[in-house]
Parts: sequence; structure tokens; C-alpha cells
Amino acid sequence: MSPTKAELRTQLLTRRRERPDAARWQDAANLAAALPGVLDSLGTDPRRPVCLYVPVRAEPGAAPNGALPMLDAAVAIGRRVLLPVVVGDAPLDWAGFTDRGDLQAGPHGLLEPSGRRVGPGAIADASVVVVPALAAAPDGVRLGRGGGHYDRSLPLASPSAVIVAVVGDTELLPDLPVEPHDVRVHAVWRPSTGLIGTA
Ligand SMILES: Nc1nc2c(c(=O)[nH]1)N(C=O)[C@@H](CNc1ccc(C(=O)N[C@@H](CCC(=O)O)C(=O)O)cc1)CN2
Ligand SMILES: Nc1ncnc2c1ncn2[C@@H]1O[C@H](COP(=O)(O)OP(=O)(O)OP(=O)(O)O)[C@@H](O)[C@H]1O
Repeated sequence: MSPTKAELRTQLLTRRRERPDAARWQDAANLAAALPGVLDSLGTDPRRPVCLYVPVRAEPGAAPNGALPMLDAAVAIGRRVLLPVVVGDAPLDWAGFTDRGDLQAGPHGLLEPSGRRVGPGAIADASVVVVPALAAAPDGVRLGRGGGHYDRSLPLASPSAVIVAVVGDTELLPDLPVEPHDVRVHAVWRPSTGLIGTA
């Protein structure tokens, strides 16, 4: 029988936690170095903001010393960055990011922007929405943490926005369980191999 979402999450999180610091550094460096090219290759309007996230713990992009090279890379090329703020079971709220000092502790051990919240509808301004995932499949199905936060927010994104899931190099799986509310992503981005479009 195929594993359930909950079983997959447990396996994937265990595998992530086992990865040594050197591998985490490499992922964070690769993602930051690739970010300008990834945004360019998507050909989206550079004047519009990009939604990113603050990688924590074993998530791809999190540097072991707490540095945030992917976010810094986006700011360095002049992109306006929006970060998610968890508001219970409602769609994610958003606030701007310019540097590490803009962040404060949030729920689930997350780091969240402390600046003015611009409302759940602000995702509609973004030309690219980069989302965290525990795994993704070639058909665009994404497995998240199980809060349903992005499934509630992504329907508010612009129809022209490109939705990109970031996963580790071993986390593009042939297929994943899917439910009717699951929003598919347009592309999957892995640290070593870069971006691939989904079917
Ligand atoms: N970096 C990041 N930000 C994000 C998400 C995410 O997956 N990663 N989310 C994606 O939707 C939303 C928040 N949902 C999340 C839910 C659980 C955990 C988490 O790490 N849980 C721990 C247990 C800690 C706790 O709950 O106190 C775990 O599962 O080990 C993270 C984010 C919005 N922001
Ligand atoms: N659009 C929605 N409206 C209301 N509830 C939703 C919606 N999307 C998902 N949910 C609820 O959220 C819960 C978690 O969904 P799911 O397991 O697909 O989360 P996920 O995509 O892994 O999490 P996340 O998006 O936070 O990373 C489910 O119980 C589901 O019913």
C-alpha cells in the first residue's frame, strides 16, 4: 500500500534531520547562487515582488549559522521580498523583508517578518511564489507540513504567477498522495540540479 501523507512526512523529516551541516551549507549556497538565474529564467516581471520563505532547521536553504543567503540574494538583485506570516487556519498574511533584523520568532519555531503586514491578498502582486515543501512530484503535487497554509493561500496568487516548490535533492518523488484541496506547483527547484517544470 502507498504511504499516507503523515507517514511520508515522518520519513522525510527523519532523513532531513540526518543530513550533516556540510550538506546543509552546500544546499543554502547553491540555492542562493542560483536564485537570480532562476528568477530570470522564469521571465517574470522584476518590478513585482517575489514571495519567499525563511528556511529553518533542516529545510533546504537554511544555513547552520542562521544566515539567510537565499533571501539576501533576492534583496541584492533589487527584488521586493514578501515573507509569510501564519495566522491560525486563515490564509497566510505577508510582510516585507530587507534584512535579518526584520525577523522575529513565530509559531512552530519559525522566523517571521516583524514589519507591517500587508494582508493575505498581497500574494496576488507577486510574479513568483517560492514555497517550502517536504517533497514534490513531477505532476506538480507538493507535500507540505500539513497545516494547509499554502493550500489556502496559493489560490489567491495571480494566475500569471509562477509557483515554485523548493525541495532537497532526493525529495522529487515519482508520485505523492493528493487531495482535492492540494494546489499544484509549476516548477520544482532542487539545490544541486536547479529548476524543472512540472507537467
Ligand atoms: N520555513 C517555513 N515557513 C513556513 C512553512 C514551512 O513549511 N516552512 N509553512 C508551510 O506551510 C507555513 C507554516 N507551517 C509550518 C508548520 C510546521 C512547521 C514545523 O517545523 N513543525 C515542526 C514541529 C514544531 C512545532 O510545531 O512546534 C515539525 O514538524 O518538526 C513549520 C511550518 C508557513 N511558513
Ligand atoms: N483551501 C483550504 N481551505 C480549508 N482547509 C484547507 C484548505 N486546504 C487545505 N486545508 C486543510 O488543511 C489541512 C492540511 O492539508 P495538507 O495536508 O494538504 O497540508 P500541506 O499542503 O501539507 O500543508 P502546507 O500547505 O501548510 O505546507 C487539511 O486538513 C485540509 O483539510
